[in-house]
Amino acid sequence: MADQGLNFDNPLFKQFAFYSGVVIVKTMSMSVLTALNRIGKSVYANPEDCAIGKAMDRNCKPTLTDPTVERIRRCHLNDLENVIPFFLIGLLYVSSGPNPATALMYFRIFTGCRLLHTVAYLCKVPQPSRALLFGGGLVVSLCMAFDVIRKAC
Ligand SMILES: N[C@@H](CCC(=O)N[C@@H](CS)C(=O)NCC(=O)O)C(=O)O
Repeated sequence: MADQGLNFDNPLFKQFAFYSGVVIVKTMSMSVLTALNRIGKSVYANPEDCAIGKAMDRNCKPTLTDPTVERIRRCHLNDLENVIPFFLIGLLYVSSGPNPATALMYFRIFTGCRLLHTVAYLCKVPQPSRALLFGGGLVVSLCMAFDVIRKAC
């Protein structure tokens, strides 16, 4: 029987770790992108943040409505809504002994969908591109979840 452990001796867990790492780093990069845009545009959320920025821009006022920053934040939130469930259900899925080829296909589809979802969101690609990419990732997570639930019954 194949190793189903959550360690790198299990080839499937190693692949899951790789793709999870990619989407988690992608998600974390949204914080950096938000910060860079806040600094670049002097768009700070809190008065105390603005005070730091005033060294560079004396017209800085706290604002929660900058379109670029808010778009990045929505993209970040959408990542959190999708990547965290993928990671949690993925751990259960890998330990349930799935078909390795199917599992690898799921990991790749999810990662591809999430990377392209970000491109579509930030580059304002017309719908339904973003909806389809969101849907692709969601379907993958649901397939893994149903498989886990079925096997655990
Ligand atoms: N929390 C999401 C749930 C639905 C969803 O994730 N929709 C995708 C495809 S339209 C999306 O990119 N939503 C934009 C967003 O979450 O900001 C929302 O409010 O839209």
